[in-house]
Amino acid sequence: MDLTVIGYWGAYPDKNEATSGYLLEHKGSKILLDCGSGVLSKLQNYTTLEELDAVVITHLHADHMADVYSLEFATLISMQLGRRLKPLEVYVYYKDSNRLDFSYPQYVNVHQVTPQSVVTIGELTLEFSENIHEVPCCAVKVTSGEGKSLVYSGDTGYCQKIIDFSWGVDVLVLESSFYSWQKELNQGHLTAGEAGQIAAIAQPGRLILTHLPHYGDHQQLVLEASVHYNGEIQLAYCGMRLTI
Ligand SMILES: Nc1ccn([C@@H]2O[C@@H]3COP(=O)(O)O[C@H]3[C@H]2O)c(=O)n1
Repeated sequence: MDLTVIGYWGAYPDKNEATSGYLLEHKGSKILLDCGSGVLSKLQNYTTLEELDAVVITHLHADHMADVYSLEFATLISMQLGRRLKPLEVYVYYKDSNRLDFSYPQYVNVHQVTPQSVVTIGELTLEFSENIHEVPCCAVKVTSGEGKSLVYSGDTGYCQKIIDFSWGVDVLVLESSFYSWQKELNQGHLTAGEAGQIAAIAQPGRLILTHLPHYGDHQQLVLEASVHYNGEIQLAYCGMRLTI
């Protein structure tokens, strides 16, 4: 499967950039993991919107889902023009009344996912794990028919579940919202050091740090993670592509 990073900023998009968005492609299937602010514009450098089969929303924070409402309108228009033949499948992790509120539900099939859900899209299998965050939030594991696997963390504080869920995956796309000196700032996010600690136990083939802060030197995040994890560490960037 092929991964393209569409956006990697936490909180809000930097100039001409995007917040969380990751395109996965495998044998004609196209899945977008998160659809934060700025993602829809950047995404069209890599695929037409009509070709998207599904979107997974890890949680209902704007930097992970703001553009999904614009994607709903794009789907409506492309279906009315006959360019798209089927509604968009939207998989979203939420609890209780906290949910997506689409205006044209005939163009978007919304599925609530839980840690028990197993979703198949083409030859890709998706599984979910609950994180520690301010609002209900999941990590997503995608496994190809060939047995290759990726975990995208969404947003999470340090917890055993994300370690167990990520164990031995080929690629771990892990949030790294804070520098280590900010450790006590927010329980629902990781410092780079904590990201390194998770990777040190989970032992992914490759670690990609994402959901990055708007200040400081991002190379410092790599250094802080590498104190704990001695495998390959890369910073996410818009247009980063890798084949898994
Ligand atoms: N103390 C805080 C709290 C939050 N944040 C950022 O704001 C974002 C809100 O949505 P999120 O997806 O939880 O990610 C948060 C941090 O990037 C931050 O940078 N510092």
